Amino acid sequence: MTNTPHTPPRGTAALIVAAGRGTRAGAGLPKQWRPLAGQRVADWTIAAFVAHPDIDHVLVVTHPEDDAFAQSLDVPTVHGGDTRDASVRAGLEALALSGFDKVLIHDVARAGVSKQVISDVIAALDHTDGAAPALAVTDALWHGADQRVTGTQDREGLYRAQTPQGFCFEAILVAHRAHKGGAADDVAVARAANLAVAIVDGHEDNFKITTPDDFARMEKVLRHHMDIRLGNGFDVHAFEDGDHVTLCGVDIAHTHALKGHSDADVGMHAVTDAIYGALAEGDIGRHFPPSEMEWKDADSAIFLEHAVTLATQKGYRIGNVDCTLICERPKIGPHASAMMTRMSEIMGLETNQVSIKATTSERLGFTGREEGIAALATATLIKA
Ligand SMILES: Nc1ccn([C@@H]2O[C@H](COP(=O)(O)OP(=O)(O)OP(=O)(O)O)[C@@H](O)[C@H]2O)c(=O)n1
Ligand SMILES: C[C@](O)(CO)[C@H](O)COP(=O)(O)O
Repeated sequence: MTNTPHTPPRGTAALIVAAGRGTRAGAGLPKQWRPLAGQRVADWTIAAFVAHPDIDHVLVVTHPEDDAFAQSLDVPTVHGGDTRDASVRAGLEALALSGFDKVLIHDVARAGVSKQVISDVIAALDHTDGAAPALAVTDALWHGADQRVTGTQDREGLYRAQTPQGFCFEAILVAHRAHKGGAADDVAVARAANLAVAIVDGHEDNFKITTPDDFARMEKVLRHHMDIRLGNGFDVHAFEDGDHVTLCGVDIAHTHALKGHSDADVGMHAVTDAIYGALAEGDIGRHFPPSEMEWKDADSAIFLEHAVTLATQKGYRIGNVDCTLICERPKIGPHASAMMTRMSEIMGLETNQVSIKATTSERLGFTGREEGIAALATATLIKA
């Protein structure tokens, strides 16, 4: 299926097959419904696709005996078949009239799938009928029987196949309808229909929970993915002569100005330090020393942008930011909305991820005597 410039893309569906019984995973619930690192295996896998910005729809294929589990999911489900390819076919048929032009087919048991792997498969589909992640085989390979080596196998050109396996929707639907069954995966179905399939980089964390030992290994992967960091920042600037202050990127007329090497935006500095703190990367002074004239009267947005870029480079996104300004005057309430808008613009966030509020110190201390303004901030960073 090709898209002309006049035919806009119709979107990408994720089809997660979860109708297996998990017989190799040992006794107990089917592996996809077992708890792991705080939620069920299936919840982790589904969340990875729901959270992906380029996935427009998620459909899960479940076993008829698992209806109680299926009903607990926040995404639509459809019953699968007796084999993996029958389950994939059932899912594709359920999506057939929905108008998606791409589909990513994924094993529910690969709960460690990353945003990067999903993105790479989707991106490759711009140039090919199909794309799937895989890892080159690095161990020596043998043939064996009765605990004896019966031969050796050249590993050159051999890959370990993973999912999600992505395809142009119509092409893989036609291929599955034509296939006689018994395929190991959807790449085999695609190849039988002469579709071209590109290999993209897989990841060791994207392994399939198959045997009992795999649960502990996957738990480690998922706990690593759950990396959430918290940072705090605190800053103070004294008043000096002047006619306005800059707070959280907004200029406010006032009887005094704030004194500082840069624009003395005490709120923005506290937020910036909270982000550096969450990254264990020191504070503004370390990245922009006050001894350097370059930062004299600088717009503090430069500092905040730097902290956000550093977070992105280290693989984190900002979850939310909360800042409290401590002063008797100026009154912050009338400007809070403009501050949240400006701060969210600089950080590339939605406005509901940024909170700016204020308190007085009941006329106590240096803020109470109106000698300056203090600011306190918290930021959460989430491993992307
Ligand atoms: N009839 C089937 C068989 C498998 N699957 C899914 O296909 C993937 C293949 O992984 P596999 O490890 O083979 O899963 P199971 O079939 O559940 O495991 P086992 O072979 O150990 O029973 C899993 O996500 C599984 O839920 C499916 O949807 N329908
Ligand atoms: C599709 C698959 O995950 C590719 O590696 C795999 O073939 C399915 O699992 P199974 O253990 O072969 O049933």
